[in-house]
Amino acid sequence: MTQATVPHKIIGVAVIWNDAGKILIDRRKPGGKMGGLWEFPGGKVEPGESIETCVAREVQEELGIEIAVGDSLMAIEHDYTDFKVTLNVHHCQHLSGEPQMIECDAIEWVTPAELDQFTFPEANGVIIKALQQQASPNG
Ligand SMILES: Nc1nc2c([nH]c(=O)n2[C@H]2C[C@H](O)[C@@H](COP(=O)(O)OP(=O)(O)OP(=O)(O)O)O2)c(=O)[nH]1
Ligand SMILES: [Mg+2]
Repeated sequence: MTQATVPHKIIGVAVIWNDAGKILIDRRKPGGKMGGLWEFPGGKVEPGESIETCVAREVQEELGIEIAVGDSLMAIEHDYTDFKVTLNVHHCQHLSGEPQMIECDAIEWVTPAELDQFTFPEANGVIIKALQQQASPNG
C-alpha cells in the first residue's frame, strides 16, 4: 500500500488573558470536520513569518483586537485522520479593542476551570490541562 503524504499545518495559537484572569475562546463556524468546535484563536503561519507575528496577525484578522504575545506555553503535534497539526501556543495579553465575530460564530471569556464546559478539537486536551494546572500569569 502506498503511504500518502498528509498535509502538515503549522499553526500559531493565542491564549489571550484579560485583567480578570479569563481566557478568550471562539467557536468555529459550522461546516467541515472541526466546524462548531471551540478553539483558541489562531491560524496558519505564513512562509517566513515568526510564530509571534502570526499569532498577533491572526488575532487581529479574526477578532479585530490588539494583543501582546508573550511566552510560549507549549508546542503540540497532533495527528488527525487526514492531516497533521503543530500547535505553537503562546500566552498573550489583551491590550485593546472589543472582540468581534469576524471569522467565528461565538466568543466567550472564560476561566481555566470553565474550559471543561466547551468542546474543543482533540489536540487541545493537553493545552487545557496545562492551563488548569497553572495560575494565570497575570492574575
Ligand atoms: N486556531 C486554532 N486551531 C486549532 C486549535 N486546535 C486545533 O486542532 N486547531 C486546528 C484546526 C485547524 O485545522 C487549524 C487552524 O488553522 P485555521 O483556522 O487557519 O485553518 P482551517 O483548517 O480552518 O483552514 P483551511 O486549512 O481550511 O484553510 O488547527 C485551536 O485551539 N486553535
Ligand atoms: Mg483560524
